[in-house]
Formats: sequence, structure tokens, C-alpha cells
Amino acid sequence: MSLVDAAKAKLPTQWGEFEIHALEDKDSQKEHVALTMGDLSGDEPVLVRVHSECLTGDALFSMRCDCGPQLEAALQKISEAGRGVLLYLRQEGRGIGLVNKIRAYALQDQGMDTVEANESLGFAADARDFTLAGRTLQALQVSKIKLMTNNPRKVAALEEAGIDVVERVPMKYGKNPHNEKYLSTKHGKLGHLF
Ligand SMILES: Nc1nc2c(ncn2[C@@H]2O[C@H](COP(=O)(O)OP(=O)(O)OP(=O)(O)O)[C@@H](O)[C@H]2O)c(=O)[nH]1
Ligand SMILES: [Zn+2]
Repeated sequence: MSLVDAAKAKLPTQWGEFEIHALEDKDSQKEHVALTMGDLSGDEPVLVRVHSECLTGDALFSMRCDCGPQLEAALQKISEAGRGVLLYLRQEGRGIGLVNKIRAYALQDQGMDTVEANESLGFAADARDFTLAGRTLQALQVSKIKLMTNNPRKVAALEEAGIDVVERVPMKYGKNPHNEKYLSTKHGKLGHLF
């Protein structure tokens, strides 16, 4: 497999101590991250968040989306369970990269919704390769999970990749006046369950 669990170390956070795994994807040359907590072996399903990179929302406090609050809520839930995995996948802008995401934001500033903006730039509404999530979990030897998401495509893609998703845990966090239209488009056009 081209995805290698290349290095790991302790990662203390405000939600407790995780183990950080740096994963090297030899195909795309991208470096992904998995934060794990507790013993992941055994038959009990593992609580998992598959999070796509959003530099603006995760690190720069943007209120255009719900990514930052979802990221924090996921770490909180894993810490409460004492066991789980957060995959941080480098799929910025639903796979179109940072520069194109900001171009898409500029089009949204002129009135387009998030799907129209992607399409007008020549991209699919969602350009992510979700098989990566399955490969990452396989690299961590996790096969039975409770998935924290509102996105049914993530559930389907993981099932297709051979991961047993026994439960979907809703992630409704971070709604605000600036992301209302974004969230309603996710629901109306991208199939998110809110
Ligand atoms: N192209 C584009 N990408 C966006 C926009 N807003 C947020 N994103 C990206 O969308 C992705 C959000 O990913 P996730 O948090 O995994 O969310 P999701 O697929 O909506 O599903 P959930 O698991 O329900 O959160 C990140 O890669 C963001 O950078 C936008 O307006 N345009
Ligand atoms: Zn975001």
C-alpha cells in the first residue's frame, strides 16, 4: 500500500493526550495526520472523525463554514469516550486546494452558492477522493467504526472501502449567520443530513 504510517509521537491537547501519526501518501506526495486515543484493537466499534483540511476554518477562525467547531467537537467526543481516531486529511477546499477555494469564496461573495462556485471554476461540487479515508483507517488497522459526520457520501465511501460503519454520529456544530447559506446548500445540494 502506498500509504505509510511513517512516524508517531505523543500529542498533548486541551482534550487530553492523543498519539499523532504522520502518514505519508506516496501516490499524491501528501502528508496526512491521524490522532488516536486509547486501545483501538478489539471488537468494540471505534469512534472516528474523517476531517478534510480547512485552513481558514480549522486554524484561522473563519465563520464561513462549520469546520473549526466540528474539529473541536470531534476531539472532545473522542476524549469523552477515551478511545477514537481523528483523521486529518489534506483535502483542502473539498479537494480543489486553497487558492481555488478562495477563488470559490470570491464567487460566493458575488452571490453564487458553494456548488455553483466550484462548478463555475471547472471543478466537481466535491472533488475529494474518499477512498483515502478507507486506506487511512486500514493503515491504522481500524475496521469497525462509529462515524462522526453529516455527510452520507463519507459513510458510503467507507463502507465501499470495506470499513464497517455501525453508526453515524451527527455533527451539528458552529452554525452562525455567516455560514447559514453554506450549510443550507450542503443540505439541499450535497445531501448532508441536518
Ligand atoms: N470548494 C469549497 N470547499 C469548501 C468550502 N467551504 C468549506 N470547504 C471545504 O470543505 C471541506 C469540509 O470538509 P468536512 O468537514 O470533512 O465536511 P463535510 O464533507 O461537509 O462533512 P461532515 O463530515 O458532515 O462535516 C474542507 O476541505 C473545507 O476546506 C467552499 O465554499 N468551497
Ligand atoms: Zn471550513
